[in-house]
Amino acid sequence: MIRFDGVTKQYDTGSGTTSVAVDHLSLEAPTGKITVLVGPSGCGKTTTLRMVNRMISPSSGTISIDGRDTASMDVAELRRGMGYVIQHAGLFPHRTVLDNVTTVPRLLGVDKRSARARAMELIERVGLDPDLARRYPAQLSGGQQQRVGVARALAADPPVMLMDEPFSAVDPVVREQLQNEFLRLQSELSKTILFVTHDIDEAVKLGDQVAVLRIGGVLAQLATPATLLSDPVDDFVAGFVGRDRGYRALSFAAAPELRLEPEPTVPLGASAEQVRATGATWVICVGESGEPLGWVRAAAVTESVTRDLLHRGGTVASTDGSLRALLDAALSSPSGRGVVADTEGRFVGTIRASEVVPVIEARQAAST
Ligand SMILES: Nc1ncnc2c1ncn2[C@@H]1O[C@H](COP(=O)(O)OP(=O)(O)OP(=O)(O)O)[C@@H](O)[C@H]1O
Repeated sequence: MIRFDGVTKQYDTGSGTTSVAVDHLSLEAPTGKITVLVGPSGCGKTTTLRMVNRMISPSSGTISIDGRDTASMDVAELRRGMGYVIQHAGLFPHRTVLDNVTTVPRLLGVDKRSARARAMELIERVGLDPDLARRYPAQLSGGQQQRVGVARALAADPPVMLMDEPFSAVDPVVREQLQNEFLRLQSELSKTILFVTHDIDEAVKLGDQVAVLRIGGVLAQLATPATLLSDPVDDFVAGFVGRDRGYRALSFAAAPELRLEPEPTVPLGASAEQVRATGATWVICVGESGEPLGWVRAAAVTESVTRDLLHRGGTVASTDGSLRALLDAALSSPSGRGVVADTEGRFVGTIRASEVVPVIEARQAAST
């Protein structure tokens, strides 16, 4: 556990003046969990993170790791226990991907062969093609560089990871992939992670708990994502968390077992007669493994069901997904019936928004 106790950082701004970047910060980042620090630009997130590995020293207060005051630890020892990932990855430009990842273990005395073997394993684990290991950072995309940055930070297998906007420099699609991979990796590795971002959606998606900071480095709220969305402590947090919070909070409400409506399905290539025989206006088309491919309007099928006739707008909810996914599937479906698949991705039935809403209302009533 990383523990901040009344930590303050004042920067000397010249001619005898100081400014407070972090103000009496007290919080605990539990072992094996992701704690996200989020807040507007200049609220002291980076300063907070860098005080943990002592790149910046606090003006007052203490930061301890598993009960040991970091101020009394040897800096090299402290940093060995911490991976550090920054925006733009900060890779060594003149070293190959493989050499970037092996740098720290080699410094720690791991022999070359073992360090390389482990690096190759990590390169694959973060979702990179092993062939990229021989390339130089400039020969990689931004998203690939970030993955190398994560692999490099993990190479010495540190219990703690400090991550400063690691996914901010890539486009939204790559960013989402990186976030998903990161969550998958963390579910296997259970590191103690302090993660800085200015993006509340990223904070809510990744954090086991989220610390919202306001300008001046004051902690506004420390809570789980669900609580942050449903119960912001004040106008600042409510404003920062943003719109649609009621709807977004449904992401954290697991879908209950609901009675699903069975539906006739047709395979791709089904004839117009087969489609008409279902008697439905909109019919679900499924793939070879029973996975839903999309709705098809029966009247639009003149010969057979082809891919270009499929309506692509509808989302698919999973039986082990969230209430938000269920509601979204219903609202995005051209038939008004949300498509639900089982955990293997096979179509199991449909549900209407009017059946999901009472569940949401019942949950709300139970929690107040
Ligand atoms: N070396 C420094 N000297 C003086 N002031 C500093 C120094 N570093 C940071 N600051 C100030 O401290 C405050 C907090 O900065 P910090 O970089 O921690 O914020 P941040 O929340 O990470 O911001 P951003 O999201 O823009 O990266 C800012 O007002 C910044 O101008």
